[in-house]
This record gives sequence, structure tokens and C-alpha cells, in this order.
Amino acid sequence: KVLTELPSSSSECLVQAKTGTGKTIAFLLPALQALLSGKPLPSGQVGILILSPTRELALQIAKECDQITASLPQRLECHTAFGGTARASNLKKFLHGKPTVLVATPGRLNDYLTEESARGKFQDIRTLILDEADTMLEQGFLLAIKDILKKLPPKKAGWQGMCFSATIPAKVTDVVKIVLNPGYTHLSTVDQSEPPTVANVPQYFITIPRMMDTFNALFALIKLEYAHNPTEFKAIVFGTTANGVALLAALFTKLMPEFKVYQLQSRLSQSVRTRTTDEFKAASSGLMFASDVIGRGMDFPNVGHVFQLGLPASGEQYVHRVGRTARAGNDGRAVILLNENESYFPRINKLLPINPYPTDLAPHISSVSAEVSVAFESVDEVTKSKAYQAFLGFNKTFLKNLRLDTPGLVRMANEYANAMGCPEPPMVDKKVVGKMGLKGVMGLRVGTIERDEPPRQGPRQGLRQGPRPERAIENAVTNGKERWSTNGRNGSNGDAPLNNRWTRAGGQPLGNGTNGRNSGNTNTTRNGGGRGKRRGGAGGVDDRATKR
Ligand SMILES: Nc1ncnc2c1ncn2[C@@H]1O[C@H](COP(=O)(O)OP(=O)(O)OP(=O)(O)O)[C@@H](O)[C@H]1O
Repeated sequence: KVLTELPSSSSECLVQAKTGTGKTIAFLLPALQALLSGKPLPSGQVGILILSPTRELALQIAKECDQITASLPQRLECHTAFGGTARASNLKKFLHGKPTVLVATPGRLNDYLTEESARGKFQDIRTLILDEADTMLEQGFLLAIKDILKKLPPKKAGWQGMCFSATIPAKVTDVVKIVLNPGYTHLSTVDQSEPPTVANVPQYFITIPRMMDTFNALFALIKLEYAHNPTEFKAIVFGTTANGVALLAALFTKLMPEFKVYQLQSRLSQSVRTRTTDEFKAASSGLMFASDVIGRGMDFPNVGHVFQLGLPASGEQYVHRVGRTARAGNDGRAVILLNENESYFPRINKLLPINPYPTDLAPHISSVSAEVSVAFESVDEVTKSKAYQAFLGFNKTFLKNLRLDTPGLVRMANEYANAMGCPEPPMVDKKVVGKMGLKGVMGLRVGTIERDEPPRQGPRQGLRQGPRPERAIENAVTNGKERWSTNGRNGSNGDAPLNNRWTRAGGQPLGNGTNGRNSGNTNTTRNGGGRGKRRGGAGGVDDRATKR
């Protein structure tokens, strides 16, 4: 659609297409075509700048760019800039190289742009692309994007803006004008009447009856799904916090030795994350336990199952997580496991085709509980303690959505600890209890913990301060404040007012009219950022190019 309906390869555009349908190549080809057919780029200048919300996605886009340009007569260098890698040596390569294409996360790029010499490399930029544009223009990243734009040539210098995502909530069309000129082309292949998730993925939910059964339910489910799909079983299990993911990986390494268990979350070193990403991409089977660092954009071939334990940050994030399976036309299955307090999520997201899981899991849960208890005996206490603390920190910010008070939260967390086989709730450092606002709450074991590990740089799990932008995805999920602030959908900015009881964080519903799309009338807006008559429906749009 982009290659045939964009007025020209250098046209400004906002593009929506479902997950796994080839958006990367859909922005790379026109951008490269425009660059190669335009006036020659001065040597050493960046021609195409692509911004990505996560480091792994930046690397993936760069690799796809290299695959495309490998067939060109003259070599085009594609550089990357993202956190967790050696700044000095990468910056030196960037300054002395010919980074015709640069794929970056906002945090590291802003860091580069503090250097005059780096700013000098963008004087002739031709195209700026926001992949996962809706998340790049949300609270967690928006300031960083604006900082970047202040250090680039102004929009009137004529560079092309391109924004791509599988989900385009209504509020995006307000903000997208910082990157797109009025009159940009809005293309979509997402039919308004369809759910925004890929069609060939049956989606189910399971309400876990007791916190005590959290891990039993996940194990029973994976076993059941594996039994039905024994060949090349390759699955991703999304957890809500980095430490919660680390616990799951440790547990399932013991529970399912027949699988290679992988984990990806923000507390791992970047070199481990990069290596693990490559390994899982190449794997024909395996179990990946991950946080939202791979919730969007990441292309792991032949993933047949996506499981989610706990709430996603929003309906949109749910769609992107499910989109890790059934890519490039393949099939897939998705199951979300929720505890009683989280069980509202399917109810407030009617636009998502999430049905009750077809098998009664109860007998399977009781049959695996002994095995899970034994496996937990070999998971170390520090891993459990960190997961417990992250559980408290994460859920503390969503008490209203979960309909809990602080004693109720501690009771839930202590049941979670009990499910891990902790004889008593892990101790929480009194300073952490204070920061969580849980001082004096019954049920907590408070003390002073001398951690042997060196204090981490930057924010601590569950108590994240202001995000380093490339961590914003992770933080947005693990720190309700981020998520809280990302939810501007109170109707005040003209969005269709949502069911406000649930729009505060914790599984925000997919917005009505989330696509911000006009009625499909090609002349409804002339200024690009304005609003035509908005149609309801979730992220769907009429299947026509609409010239704004
Ligand atoms: N025209 C095509 N023919 C065959 N395979 C394709 C084509 N275009 C893309 N693919 C493959 O489809 C997969 C998904 O592509 P891509 O990662 O760009 O999806 P996406 O739309 O960006 O997904 P997401 O919304 O999750 O970011 C990749 O493996 C890619 O190589």
C-alpha cells in the first residue's frame, strides 16, 4: 500500500498496519528510494534517521536495512546508537564514519547530540522515521523526541517525516504534527470493523482462582499447549516486571528442562540481551520469558504462542505483545492469565476477541502443584525477594484499578510469596517500604537489608524515577506513574471519553476511535493535525488512503 499509494517516496505519512505484516520494509524502501533518487547526500551526513523505542528493535531494523542495501552498487553504512553499549567507541565510529542511515533509541541519540560535532552530521537529513510511533509520541518518550527535534534542522528545511505502528490511538494524531507536515498521507490496512490484532490468532483469558495458583496455572497452561503442539514449540511468556521475569526464567529452567529457557528484561546487560535475542531468533523451539523490552516490533520467526502473566500496560500493548506470534502470515495462539483483581481486562476491551480458555485448567493446576513446589526449592531466595518487592512496587501504583487498599495489596503479595514457596514474606528494606508508601502496613516484614551487590546505577526495580527514554517502555509498565502519565485519555483532548474507571493505568482499554481516523472523507482535514468526524472502533480504519 505504501509502495503504491504514497504520492511519492518522499511523501510524509502516518501508516498503520497489523503486527508482523512488513512495516519495516515498508518504511525502509521509500526512504532509501527517496535518498538515492534525490540530490546527492554530502559525505558523512546522516540521510535517514530512524527512532525506535527499544535497543533490540533498533538493532533489528539496522539489520533489515543492511539486507536491503547489500544489493546496492555502492555500500550504504547503517549505524546504530542505543544505550548499554560503549558510548565513546560508537560515537567515534559515528563521527568518523559515513552513517547514511542511523537507527537509534532516543536516549542515546540525545546523548550524542550534546556534541556539536554530532549535530553537524544531521545538517542534510532527508527522512525521519518513528517506528512504533504511538509509543514514541507518548509521555515516556515525547520529551526526548522533542529534544532531538530541537537539535535537528527545522521541519521547514524540508525533511520527510514517516510514522508507523500497528496501533494509532486517537491522541497520536494530535502529537504527530511535531514530525509530519499538514497534508500528510494517512494509510492503513487495518479494517475498522476488525479487531486490531492479527486475525489468525485465537486469543483466550484465564482467571487464576487463587494467587497461590499463579505459577501452577502458568505451568499447567504451557504443558497443555505444548502437549497439543509438541513439534517446534516456541513460545514467549510476558511478565510485568523485570524481576518477575527473572523469577519465571529461574523456575521454568527447573520445571521444563526439555526446553532451552531464555529471558530478556532490562536488568540484564546489553551484551546478554543482544546475544539472547539472536539466539531466540534462530531457535526452532524454546521458552522466552520477557518483559516489554520485546513487547513491540521484535520479529522472532515461528513463535507459535504468546502467554501473558498479569496485565499489559494498555490495550494497545496487549495487541503488540500478541503480535509477537502469527507474523508474516503464520498462525499463532495467545493466552493471558489474570488474577481475580485483574480479571476486568477482557471485559473493558470488548474490541479484543479474547475468549475464555476452552479447557478447565483447575484439574491441571492441582496436578502440577507438587512439581512446582519442588522446583521452587532450587530457586534462590534473592530472586524470590526481588520478585516479591517488584510485585509490591508494580501493583502499588494500580490499587484503584485492582480495587485494593494497601493491606489488601500486602495480603496479595504475601500470597504471591507463598506461591513461590517462601515460608514467610521476604523482608523489605525499610527505606524501600517508605518509598513505596507502605509504612506501617500490616503483613510486611520490614528490616534493613545489606545487599552484597553494588548499588545499581539508575533507578531501582519497582521504584523507577524518571525514565531514561530507552527504558521508558520498561518503566512505563513497571512504574504506574509513567503509565499513569501516559494515559491522557480523559476525553479532555477530544478523544472519545473512555470508561474512566479503568483508564488509569493497569490494562488501559483500547480506545474507541483509537485510530484518530477521520470518516475516510479525503478532505476532512487540511491541516493534518485537525479532527474530522471521528469514527468509533479500535484502531481500525477504512481501507483507503486518506490524503489529509
Ligand atoms: N513482502 C514480504 N514478504 C515476505 N515476508 C515479509 C515481507 N515483508 C516483511 N516480511 C517479513 O515479515 C516479518 C514481519 O515484518 P516486520 O517485522 O517488518 O513487521 P511489522 O509490521 O513491523 O511488525 P510489528 O508491528 O510487530 O513491528 C519479518 O520477518 C519480515 O522479514
